[in-house]
Amino acid sequence: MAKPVSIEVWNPSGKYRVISTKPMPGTRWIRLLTDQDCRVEICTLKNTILSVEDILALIGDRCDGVIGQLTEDWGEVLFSALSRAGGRAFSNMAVGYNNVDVEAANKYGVAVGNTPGVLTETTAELAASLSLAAARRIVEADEFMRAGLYDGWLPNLFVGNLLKGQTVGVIGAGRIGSAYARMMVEGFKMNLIYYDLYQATRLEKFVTAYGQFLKANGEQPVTWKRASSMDEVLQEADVISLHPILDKTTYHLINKERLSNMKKEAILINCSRGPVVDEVALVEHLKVNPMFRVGLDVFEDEPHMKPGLADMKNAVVVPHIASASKWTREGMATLAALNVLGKIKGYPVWSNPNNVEPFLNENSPPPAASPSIVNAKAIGLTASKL
Ligand SMILES: NC(=O)c1ccc[n+]([C@@H]2O[C@H](COP(=O)([O-])OP(=O)(O)OC[C@H]3O[C@@H](n4cnc5c(N)ncnc54)[C@H](O)[C@@H]3O)[C@@H](O)[C@H]2O)c1
Ligand SMILES: O=C(O)[C@H](O)CO
Repeated sequence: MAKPVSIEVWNPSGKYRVISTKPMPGTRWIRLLTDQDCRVEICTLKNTILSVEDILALIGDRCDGVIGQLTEDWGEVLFSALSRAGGRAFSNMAVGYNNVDVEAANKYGVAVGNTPGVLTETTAELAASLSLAAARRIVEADEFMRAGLYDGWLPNLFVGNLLKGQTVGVIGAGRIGSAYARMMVEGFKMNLIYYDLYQATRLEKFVTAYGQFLKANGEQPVTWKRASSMDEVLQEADVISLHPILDKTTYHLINKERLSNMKKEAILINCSRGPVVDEVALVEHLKVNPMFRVGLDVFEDEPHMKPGLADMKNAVVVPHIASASKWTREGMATLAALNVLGKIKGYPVWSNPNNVEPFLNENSPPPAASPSIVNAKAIGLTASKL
């Protein structure tokens, strides 16, 4: 078993042993735990992705709770080890938890926390940034400048797509998908088409009201449509952004056939999870459709890209940084720590995981509740009455 060689300890005499598998931004999350009698151990091993063996060594013989990362494989092996060590609390420092086998956690009565809400706008802003970068060929143009190739303005130099009046398509109009849709509709006066299993009523009302505002001011109103199939979005939209969760229903949602249904000059953005897109099919599509552009924050085999992707001029690629604003990352750390603390202290679960603001206010103590536990019902946790 690999031994963790590097641990930072806070409040060594604390009663509850809480492990964070990575250093996380800010210090509030540490303070919130140490103030409540936790000994906090932060793994400072240099390898970016910890193996199951690394984490087993961290858990050891006694551990009350773990804050983990989306790069880790939280399944039967780790949950049984945590349970043997007396722990019943785990939280991902992420909203997505496709790296967690929730059934296995249920089996051992371990609470699984996640961090919704605090990263909604930050992630949507990155999706909007990638949309603009792809539409206006910003990365290609930047490389061109730095290579010293610019020798004067030309009518045909880096001509891209105008967004105003075009259609933005959103697949998965939940928290992040809806925030992104609002940015694109309001910021660039795009019409909206979306596909989700559920109706996005607030989003529809927003676009309707904004359309009325534009009309009252003598401008072309924006419109919305809820598509009855995903293919309708792919055929009609000029920019398509993917925001569903990753599960069996969304694996390779975008495949060779669906790519061929999209407009030849469409833009595809993925800030959800890599396996939502068949990346091999995407590389082929990019090769034969040079006007098709893509903006990717996530990849099928992270941290790797499929062969050929790095060579594609019509792809903008960034390393899974969509939630990487200081406020959001500190907030994610806080929510993850409070999920673990809440379970350790026997607090109830916050009744509305979409309203996490009360936990993020630095000037007042957080509510005595776990902000978001995804398997609360399955393991019989009660909801907060606050
Ligand atoms: N790139 C990043 O750094 C980053 C940051 C935050 C979140 N994410 C990813 O984004 C996902 C969404 O986050 P969220 O907070 O908006 O979650 P959410 O639950 O609010 O939204 C997900 C939406 O997807 C819809 N959906 C589920 N299955 C679908 C299907 N088969 N077809 C169409 N729609 C479907 C759901 O109905 C829901 O509205 C997370 O699960 C995570 O994987 C990535
Ligand atoms: O699911 C998440 O939260 C992201 O991928 C990291 O912010």
